Amino acid sequence: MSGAGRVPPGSRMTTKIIHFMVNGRLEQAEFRADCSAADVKGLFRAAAEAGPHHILKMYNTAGVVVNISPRLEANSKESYYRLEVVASDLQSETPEPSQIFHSFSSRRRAELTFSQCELCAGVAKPRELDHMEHRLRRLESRVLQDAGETPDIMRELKSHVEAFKRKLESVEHLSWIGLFKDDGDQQLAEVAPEVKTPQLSVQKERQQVRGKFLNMSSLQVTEEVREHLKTPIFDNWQWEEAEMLVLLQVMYTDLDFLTAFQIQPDVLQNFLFEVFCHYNNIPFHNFQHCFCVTQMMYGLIWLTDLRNKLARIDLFVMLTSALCHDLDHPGYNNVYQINAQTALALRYNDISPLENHHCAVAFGIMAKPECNVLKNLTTEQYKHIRGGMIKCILATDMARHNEILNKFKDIQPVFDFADKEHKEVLMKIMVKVSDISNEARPMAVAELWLDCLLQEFFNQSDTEKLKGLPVSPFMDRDKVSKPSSQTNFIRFVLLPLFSELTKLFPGLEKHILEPVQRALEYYSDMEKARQDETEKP
Ligand SMILES: Nc1nc2c(ncn2[C@@H]2O[C@@H]3COP(=O)(O)O[C@H]3[C@H]2O)c(=O)[nH]1
Ligand SMILES: [Zn+2]
Repeated sequence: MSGAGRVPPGSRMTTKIIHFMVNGRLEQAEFRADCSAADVKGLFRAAAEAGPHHILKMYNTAGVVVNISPRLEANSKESYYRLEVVASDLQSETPEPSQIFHSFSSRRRAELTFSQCELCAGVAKPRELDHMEHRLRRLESRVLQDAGETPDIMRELKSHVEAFKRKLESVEHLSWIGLFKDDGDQQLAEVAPEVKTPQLSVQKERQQVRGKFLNMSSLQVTEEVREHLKTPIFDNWQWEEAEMLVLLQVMYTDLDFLTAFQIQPDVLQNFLFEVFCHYNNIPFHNFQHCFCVTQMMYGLIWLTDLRNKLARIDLFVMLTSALCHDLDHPGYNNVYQINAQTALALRYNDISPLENHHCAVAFGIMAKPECNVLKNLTTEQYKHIRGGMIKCILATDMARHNEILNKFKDIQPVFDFADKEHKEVLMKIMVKVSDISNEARPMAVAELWLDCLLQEFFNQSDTEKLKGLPVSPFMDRDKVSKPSSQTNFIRFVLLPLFSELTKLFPGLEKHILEPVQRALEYYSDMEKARQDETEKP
């Protein structure tokens, strides 16, 4: 199939061919370089033979969502894209009041107008229903002015809307128990993560990881690796999952947590393995990220000599918070959760839905006796760890960044390790620093992380565009570039945070502040080179 806007003969305008698979058919589309987004979408919609109320998603060979836009890259038959109809488009036209009004002349037509709209398809939002009711009321008052009474047909129409409203409300209520899936992408698993059953292939892979992990001994980890593990130059990309689990075990052992809290080695292994299983296979917020954040926290504890400044139980809180801080992250941030009114946002009343969820999953894992690393603690110790972890994990919500940083700035000049409040703020800051510390790593390690992050951002903004939700500019593939993303993040987030921590621990300067300053130079140069390139005549 081809033909969206053929190129006129003799035109110098270039065209490109897009190959894509839809409903098991290999299709092809040809676009002029100056075609509009509507041309592109219209053509794919036609190819998918979907009605006008459907939205489409395009995937590349790596299974990553790509933007359906005129910028779509040309490809070959062998490297075709995959086009899927993913959901009903709630932004598509609802009938105008005039449409409804004209339909009054025939009851049949009135029913038809309604039965074709999204309301009847059962996919409308309460918002849209409210809008329709409002328009109906306006219309009624106009008719009343003209005719002096409400015509029968209008009364019927109103009761029709009422009936829809009742139906919708009763169905929406089911979302609380997870039976009603409002958004195609949101999983029932978000309401009850514990009942999530992975695919057989995933289960098999995980068991292989477990087997390898249990067959390796912490003792096999060389002194050289152990020393590296205490620094930000550690390269996570060299290690496979089972090895990372062993390295996590080394961190717990080398900080003496097993003896201090009477943790049996097999319970620690079960716990670490369950944590691994509860990270999702998504571009950024995955088990590798969990490992990196925990390893950075471990490194910071050594580099700042916190072993001699804080109680062991607080070190345990910090390391375990880092380990658990993004458990079951779905790859869509809080803003998305709230705007899309997901099950998580409903459950946590829009208050840090993700962080609340990560923490709840962590304690869900520890509630299993075979994974309960806290089982030999006193009630007092358990309460201390639970309270501390809740505070540290909730502190990773970036919406609270300034609040927490400002608190730290206030106390930093008079910091006292014996002050409970000071200590708690420091613990939150340490988890936050570890969470966003990729740029403190060697450039080659950090740059790969940025690619992963942008992939997750773009995936979210593509979904938001498809669903008609607000799109954060810093996630928009049409607005963001690698250098622009990093220069802003380093200037406005990393440097202010890292320099504050470095004031308390000057020894950290060369480990986290200097690499981030070098990264800023690197990305500033890249940004400038790009600007020069675009300004060239
Ligand atoms: N631009 C940019 N953002 C980052 C980087 N590291 C972390 N972040 C952001 O900081 C956020 C920390 O909390 P989240 O994990 O929710 O999501 C993370 C990203 O949005 C980075 O290197 N660059
Ligand atoms: Zn994180």
